[in-house]
Amino acid sequence: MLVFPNAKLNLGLYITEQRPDGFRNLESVFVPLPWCDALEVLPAPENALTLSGIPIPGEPATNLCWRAYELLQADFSLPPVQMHLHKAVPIGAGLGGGSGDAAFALRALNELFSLALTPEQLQHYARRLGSDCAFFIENKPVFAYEKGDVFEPVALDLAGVACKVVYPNLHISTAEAYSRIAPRTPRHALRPSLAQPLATWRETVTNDFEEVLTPHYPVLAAVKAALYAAGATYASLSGSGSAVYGLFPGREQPPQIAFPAEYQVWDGQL
Ligand SMILES: C[C@](O)(CO)[C@H](O)COP(=O)(O)OP(=O)(O)OC[C@H]1O[C@@H](n2ccc(N)nc2=O)[C@H](O)[C@@H]1O
Ligand SMILES: Nc1ncnc2c1ncn2[C@@H]1O[C@H](COP(=O)(O)OP(=O)(O)OP(=O)(O)O)[C@@H](O)[C@H]1O
Repeated sequence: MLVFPNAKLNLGLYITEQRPDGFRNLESVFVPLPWCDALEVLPAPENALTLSGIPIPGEPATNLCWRAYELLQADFSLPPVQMHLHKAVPIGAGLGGGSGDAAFALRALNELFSLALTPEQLQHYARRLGSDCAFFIENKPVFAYEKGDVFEPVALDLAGVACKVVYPNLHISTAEAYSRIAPRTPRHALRPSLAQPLATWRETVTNDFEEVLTPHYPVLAAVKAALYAAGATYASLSGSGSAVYGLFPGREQPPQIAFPAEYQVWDGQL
């Protein structure tokens, strides 16, 4: 079975409270971003995980695809599988790339072995693999809260909005980014702000990580400024960075912008 795990963007991200378990409560709207890896899962005589594309730090045994298999294997005595992951979504980018791989692995194994797990049951497994992971089970725009793994539906139609996502070749670890942040009450309520025309978001929809990360990584502000200079109606850091995106409504494709060759850039529509 071949699946294409996509990434996500955060539209607004507010870190609101420290939790007793060491994590933070947040508020954000997650939307799928069709920048994809490729994951093949096949029954095989022996377990194996092979990798290609962008190198992934850590041993293959710690890969989130593999950890997804181990979770289901423990409960359902799955037969051995061979997995191949081709990595295209940048890592340490705030695009949830690893989380998407894990969730798509759970979904693929559920289908391949006819486990008949419901989306709620799959989300339960996904939460054990990472806070972002549960979003990718249903993979549709949602208002996310608590650890970013509890959802409410959101009425938001960005279909056809041109988008440019820029990864400035800078790995920011999620744990490091969270360690720099002090939780606080959002200045603007997120859902009412996103219900207003996109042209108003620049003033009202923000990502708390930008303020704390930009002094350490000025490139984040430079990329955002380049997106606005090229006509973006809205631009923001995604997640805990380092990817910065721009939205260009009313265009088929975003404009070309000259970034250094080592940056990775995704152009398309949401
Ligand atoms: C920044 C976001 O991408 C926004 O969508 C996510 O909150 C990150 O989610 P993620 O990468 O799946 O994060 P996890 O793998 O669960 O956690 C990595 C580390 O980030 C911190 N973390 C993460 C999520 C959260 N709600 N509070 C936290 O404090 C914790 O220190 C944790 O050890
Ligand atoms: N399939 C995978 N793809 C990417 N990273 C993986 C994968 N499996 C395990 N990892 C580990 O997860 C780390 C990346 O997680 P990190 O949270 O820093 O980045 P991210 O997934 O780009 O961002 P975020 O989840 O915050 O949106 C890597 O350093 C790697 O060790």
